[in-house]
Amino acid sequence: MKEKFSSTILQSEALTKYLLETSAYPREHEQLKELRTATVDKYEYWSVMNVPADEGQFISLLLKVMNAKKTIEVGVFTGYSLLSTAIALPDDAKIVAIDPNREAYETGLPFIEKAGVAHKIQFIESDAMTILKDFQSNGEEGSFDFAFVDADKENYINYHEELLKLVKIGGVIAYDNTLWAGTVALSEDTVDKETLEHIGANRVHLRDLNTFLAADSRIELAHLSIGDGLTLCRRLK
Ligand SMILES: C[S@@+](CC[C@H](N)C(=O)[O-])C[C@H]1O[C@@H](n2cnc3c(N)ncnc32)[C@H](O)[C@@H]1O
Repeated sequence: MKEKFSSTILQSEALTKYLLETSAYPREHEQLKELRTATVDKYEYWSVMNVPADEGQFISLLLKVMNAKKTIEVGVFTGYSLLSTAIALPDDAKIVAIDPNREAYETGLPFIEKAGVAHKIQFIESDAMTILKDFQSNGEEGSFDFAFVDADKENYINYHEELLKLVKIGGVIAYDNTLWAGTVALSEDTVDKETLEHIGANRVHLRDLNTFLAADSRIELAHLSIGDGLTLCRRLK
């Protein structure tokens, strides 16, 4: 029998709903809730690109535990993970947020402003690779506490090389979607044609990334089954 993918990596849609409704939504910041709703209204299906509320809360808690002050975000969209980060960081923090899609960022901007955290954010409308290289030439090496990568999956391994230079030793790089709706575990000959078309090439890119990171001695790694899969890499050297 051909295998199908499910839109949740938890045991069931009901369990995902339970987790969100019991623990995440009751504690979701008002402007995050508004941003999420505005994204659904404008982008409909593509609103799934926002990280889910439970993942936003995990990132927020992690940043506080780390005492992070300077972070970088690759792939902003309407800014759910960005606003989660901006709310979590102290008032004098700095977040560099990179995305070529300014329109999506501007959809989320009113909620970022309403939350009173826009002054922490430097939004750069660009392809991320150019900026990551510029930052190295501008003496920003080893200066970031945390990086969150949620963009073009085919470039994750390339981003890893650049971010290992920008994030300080002991800092964390987080990669989103590393379980790709569970499809990283499916093999091509067992997946039906419709599923294969739907998941596209990213399944392969993410499998390559997962194998690469598992063998990378420059980092300590934790691969979490939260959201669509989140891999945390702590720089060791
Ligand atoms: C999954 S969405 C990000 C969602 C966001 N983290 C959130 O929680 O709302 C992916 C984003 O990556 C951006 N992107 C694609 N290629 C990129 C690149 N080369 N550099 C930077 N961002 C890129 C897209 O424009 C898109 O907005």
